[in-house]
Amino acid sequence: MSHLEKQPIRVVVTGAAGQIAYSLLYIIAKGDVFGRDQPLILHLLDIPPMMEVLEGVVMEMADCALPLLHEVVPTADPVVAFHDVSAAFLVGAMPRKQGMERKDLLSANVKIFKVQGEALDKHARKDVKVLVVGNPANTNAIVCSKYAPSIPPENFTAMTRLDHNRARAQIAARANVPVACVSNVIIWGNHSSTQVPDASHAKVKINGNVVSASEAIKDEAWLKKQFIETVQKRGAAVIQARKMSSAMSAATAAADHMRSWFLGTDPDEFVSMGVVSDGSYGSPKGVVFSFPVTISNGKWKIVQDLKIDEFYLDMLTATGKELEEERAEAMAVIEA
Ligand SMILES: NC(=O)c1ccc[n+]([C@@H]2O[C@H](COP(=O)([O-])OP(=O)(O)OC[C@H]3O[C@@H](n4cnc5c(N)ncnc54)[C@H](O)[C@@H]3O)[C@@H](O)[C@H]2O)c1
Ligand SMILES: O=C(O)CC[C@H](O)C(=O)O
Repeated sequence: MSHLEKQPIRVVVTGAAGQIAYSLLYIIAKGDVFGRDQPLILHLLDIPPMMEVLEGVVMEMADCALPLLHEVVPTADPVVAFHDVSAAFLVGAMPRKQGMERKDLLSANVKIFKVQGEALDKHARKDVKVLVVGNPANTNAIVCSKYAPSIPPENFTAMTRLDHNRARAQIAARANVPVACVSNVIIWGNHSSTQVPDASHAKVKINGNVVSASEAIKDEAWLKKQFIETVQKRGAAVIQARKMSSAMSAATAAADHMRSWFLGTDPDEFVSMGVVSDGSYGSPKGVVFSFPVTISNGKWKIVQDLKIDEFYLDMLTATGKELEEERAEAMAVIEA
């Protein structure tokens, strides 16, 4: 079917005048997320002081002359932004700068997600797929879902795909293979430094054979220490070097997350996604916890029955505990 025959879908990106959106909008608009035959109407939400900057982004999008992009709706009004959307990239939030703690971010950002949850509840399609990128992403996703009771909780997800991609890149470099040869890494838990990057089920394609990461790397100590720490601290390392938080890689991961959700995972592939916990793997029920998931027909499913090496168990408990604490702090901020 050519793109002229499909009906356009409405997609909102919040924080549309910011740095992640500047990379993300182009990736979406050229068809890399929803398919090369899926026309789009892009809704761009930012706050009133950013409307002039946003106008510049709109000009640039027009100047890209992209065939799938039927319309662009820039706005500072959540009612307009969330009207009838099928997909929502919730990027708009303050990023952590050098010297800031995660706590500073939580109190500044969670209120945004209450307002946007309410707007999604009233104005979005009931099957809208929501990806929260703005930090603290897992906890913001819980807040958003709580204030959008008419939309199923499984439609609210948080981004750990960037950590997943970082883990793949580290393993590929160590095994000296292209990154496309590495799959099935797992990020458990929170998108924070307590996350648990786990390569024990990862697959590496070497000289035409698929082997485990342990077999490909032959350095268990590296997999259990440097690998984990590098992935856990990568966001902070990027801030330290760029003096700004990751943007190009974050946009790519957001696109990867939503593409997997809409178009499905490959056979035998799983990806990491922050989703509402059903208690799998001993995680606290009801928090948005990153799990390995497979996706088909637009529905994610937590991969079950993976054997978890004892080495990871305390770390899984700690990241779950952090998510429970963050949820309590977020509710205290909102209800204050
Ligand atoms: N989950 C992840 O892996 C991941 C990775 C990188 C960054 N992030 C987070 O993404 C968020 C955005 O990062 P950035 O670098 O694009 O920041 P940025 O400051 O460049 O852009 C954020 C934009 O959001 C807008 N904004 C603020 N409040 C808003 C609201 N209520 N409604 C709509 N827009 C609003 C701002 O005006 C700004 O234009 C940050 O919270 C950052 O920490 C998450
Ligand atoms: O604020 C941070 O420590 C990380 C910012 C961002 O979420 C990332 O992972 O690059």
